[in-house]
Amino acid sequence: MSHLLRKPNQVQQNDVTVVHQLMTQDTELEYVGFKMIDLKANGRHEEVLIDQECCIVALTGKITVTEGKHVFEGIGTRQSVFEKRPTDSVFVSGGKSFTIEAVTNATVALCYAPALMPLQTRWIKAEDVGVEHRGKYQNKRMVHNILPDNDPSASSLLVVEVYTEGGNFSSYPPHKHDQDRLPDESFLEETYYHEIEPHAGFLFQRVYTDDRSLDETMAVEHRDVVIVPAGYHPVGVPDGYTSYYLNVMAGPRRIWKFHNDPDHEWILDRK
Ligand SMILES: O=C(O)C[C@@H](O)[C@H](O)C(=O)CO
Repeated sequence: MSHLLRKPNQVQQNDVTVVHQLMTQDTELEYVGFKMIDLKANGRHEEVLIDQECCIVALTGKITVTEGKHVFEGIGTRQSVFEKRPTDSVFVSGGKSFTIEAVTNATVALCYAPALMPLQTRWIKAEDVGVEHRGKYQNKRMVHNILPDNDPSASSLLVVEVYTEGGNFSSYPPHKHDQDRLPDESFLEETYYHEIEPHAGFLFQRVYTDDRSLDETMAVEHRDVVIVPAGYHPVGVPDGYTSYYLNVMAGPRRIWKFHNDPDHEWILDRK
C-alpha cells in the first residue's frame, strides 16, 4: 500500500474514537496536521493548542465547542456529509484550549497548521460558507469554501470540502502547488479525507510529480486519507458513487496558487 494512503483506525477511549491522527510527527508533512474523531452523544474531547491553529469542522451531528468565554452551542447542520449542505466550523488560534462536547453522535474533523499570530476565535457559520460550482462535462464538482485564502480568520490554515459525482474527475486537470514561487505558484501541503456514498465504493487518486520521482495511484475507500506532500493530485470517481473530500492545506504562505499540468491543461479550453 502506498505510504500516502492512510486507512481509518478505531482507537476508542470512552465515548471518543480517533479515526485518524496524522500530526506532523506521524507523516512527512511539515505544515498540515489532521485528526478525525467520532463522538458518541455526550462524549467529550479537549485539546490544548500550543504553536498550531485549528479549524474544528462539525462534519456530522451536533456539538458544543467551548474556548474560554466563547461557547458555540449545538452547532452542526447535517446527519451525513452527503446531504451536500455546508456545516458549521470553529477556528481556534494557537496558545488556546478548547473542548468539544457531542450533543448527538457526531463526527468532527480537526485541521491544523502552524499558528503564526494570535487571532480571534471564530464561529464559521454554515450560512457564511461559500458554495462554488466548478468545471464542465465530466469535470464538475461542488466546493464548500470553509476557510479559503481570502478569509483572514486564520494565519496559515486553508480548509475546503469538495463533492464529485460518479463519472467525474476533480482536482482536475491535474494541478500542483509545491513550489514557493509566487505569483505563479504557492507551496502548500495537503491532506484529503475521503467519504464515498454508498460506502462500499472506491475511487482513484494519483499523486505525481513532473519527473515522476513521486508517482502513486491509489484505490481510495470510504474514510481513507491521502497525504499530498507534493505533486499533482487528481481524483476520479467511478459511475454510481458520489465522492466527498475534506482538504486541509498549509505552507509558508497562505495563498492557494496552483499550477496545472501543462500536458492536460487543454481540457479547460474545450467548447
Ligand atoms: O476544484 C477542485 O477540484 C478541488 C481542488 O481544487 C482541491 O480542493 C485541491 O486540490 C486543492 O488544491
